[in-house]
Amino acid sequence: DDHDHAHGHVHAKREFPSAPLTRPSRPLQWDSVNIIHTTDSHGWLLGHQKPSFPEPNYSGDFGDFSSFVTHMKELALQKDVDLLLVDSGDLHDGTGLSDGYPTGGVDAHASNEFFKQLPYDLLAIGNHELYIYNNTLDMYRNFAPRFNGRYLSSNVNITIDGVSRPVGDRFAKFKTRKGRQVTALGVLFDFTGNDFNTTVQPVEDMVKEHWFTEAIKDEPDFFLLAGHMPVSRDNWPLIFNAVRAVHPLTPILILGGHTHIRDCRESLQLDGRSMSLESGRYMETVGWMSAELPAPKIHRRHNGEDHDTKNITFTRRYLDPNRVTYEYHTGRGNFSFDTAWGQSITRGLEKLAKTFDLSFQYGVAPHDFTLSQSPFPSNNSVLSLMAEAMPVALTVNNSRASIPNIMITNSGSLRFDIYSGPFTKNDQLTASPFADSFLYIANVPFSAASQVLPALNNAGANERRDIAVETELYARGYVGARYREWVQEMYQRDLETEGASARRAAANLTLGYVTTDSCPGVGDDTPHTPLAFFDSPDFIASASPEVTDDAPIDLVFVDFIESQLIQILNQVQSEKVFTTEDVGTYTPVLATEILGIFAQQAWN
Ligand SMILES: O=c1ccn([C@@H]2O[C@H](COP(=O)(O)O)[C@@H](O)[C@H]2O)c(=O)[nH]1
Repeated sequence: DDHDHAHGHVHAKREFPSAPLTRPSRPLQWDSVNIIHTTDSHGWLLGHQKPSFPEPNYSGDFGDFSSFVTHMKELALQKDVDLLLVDSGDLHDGTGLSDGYPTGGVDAHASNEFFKQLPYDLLAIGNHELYIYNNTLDMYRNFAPRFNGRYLSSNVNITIDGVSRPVGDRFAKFKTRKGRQVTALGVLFDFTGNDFNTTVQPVEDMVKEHWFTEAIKDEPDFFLLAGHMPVSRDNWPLIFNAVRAVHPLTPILILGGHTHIRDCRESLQLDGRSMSLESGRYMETVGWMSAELPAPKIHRRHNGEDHDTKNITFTRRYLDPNRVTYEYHTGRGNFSFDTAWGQSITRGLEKLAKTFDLSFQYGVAPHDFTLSQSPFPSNNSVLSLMAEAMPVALTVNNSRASIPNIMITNSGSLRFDIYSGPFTKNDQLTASPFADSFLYIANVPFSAASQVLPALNNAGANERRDIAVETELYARGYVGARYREWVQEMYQRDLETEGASARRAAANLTLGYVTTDSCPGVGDDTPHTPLAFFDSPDFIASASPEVTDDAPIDLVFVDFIESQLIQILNQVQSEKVFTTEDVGTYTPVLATEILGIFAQQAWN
């Protein structure tokens, strides 16, 4: 159907992505309550724009997503069912749209204006909203008010003028279009890496709060628990159990996030009346949940029907956000898909990219550099590239340049692959989005400095981590290992499944996510072949200088790892107890600038 029923006029046809895309495998299952879910979008609102797979799978932009949501809302009306739009947080740190703002600006302020243009029914705060006080303040002042009580920060406060208050609201109670009464929360995992004057209350304490007890006291038709907290291996059971203690049968729908994976658990406590879903990262996934919930209680009571106790039928699907997916599920064609609203969002995002000069070119990347599809160290590894780029970029106009050094950063500071071809400001910010500073400790004997990286990696390496270190790192937000584990598993499973590669070849599948989760049936909307996977260390360093063991050198490191680094330095030597007093600023060059400076020198 290429006639635009929604707006009565035909829009210009949008170009398809440069590579042909596989269509979804089957229509979505619609039930009485349906949810479209986004999480960990991190500023990826212009879609993934590179032509190499898997990037085209995720090429839909936020304007396309807006048109998709509009058409899905129309379908929900036609089907006379509920459809909610939910986000689980982390809107900051990830692309030029969020992080390419001019000096004096606030991270993600401009990109969040586009988020505000979508009809979200519920949103939860993420840890990336809390690394910098001004970002949190912006969410409080400029973001939360747009959502009229539906931007939730159940356990997160900001202190303004000495008064601590929720960034959004603690909970929300609302009615769906079909009259279902909803009680909603928006919870953050036990994050400890937040800035001064923001607070995160442990989930364990939150469920003991008076407001919490009051909020869940009356029985709604269902609980909608959004949160920036993984659906596996985290604290959802604490909230679930607190609700279940009061309401043994009320349906509970959980929408989580944070680990960047596609994940689903059909029922946290095997009670058949709950389900949890997590929908990936970077607008690489749009999640779909459907639940066959009974009619609103108020209608049932009116009809004299009994309390419903049966297991609930749930489904889930992980959609690749692109126009082929969106058009398939909305029954639209390339001429009838775009809404005027969606197109204006696309135009606005393109204008913002221009204003931020995101296509400014630093050089031409000679080939692809990946985070996990190539071994570390290797020519094709982003981490190896960073190890090579740090000594170049951090010593520009630096009076300490001639002093031998070792430069260390955390691998998690690198967030995305670099593709061959023009390397732009946007590419720089997608690969390295954190505006972190580089610090140094002078006169560290080489014999001690050279032990820091291996010691950090021992402390961080999966197999050797002790529980206390693992817990501390997790609380500070380190979840890269969980994502890597997930991608590794899908690759390994494929290698170990007999005939898998022949079947893939026969089906001509493109690269992408191949999810296995704890819910029945296949979750991925579009079948793919998994990406190759190579593991990497948690921390990386520049090449060691060729000096004697007792030579004093500069130990340079990114500020994000300061406390761990000092702790480790004091473990590997006993000559001196180092403290923050020994730390100075090494250079004004920020982590976000390193790859651009390197590219200007090496790739021009
Ligand atoms: O200044 C910073 C802030 C964060 N990081 C890295 O980000 C992750 C947390 O990101 P999620 O999206 O919440 O997983 C943290 O583990 C660090 O690896 C950083 O490097 N610098």
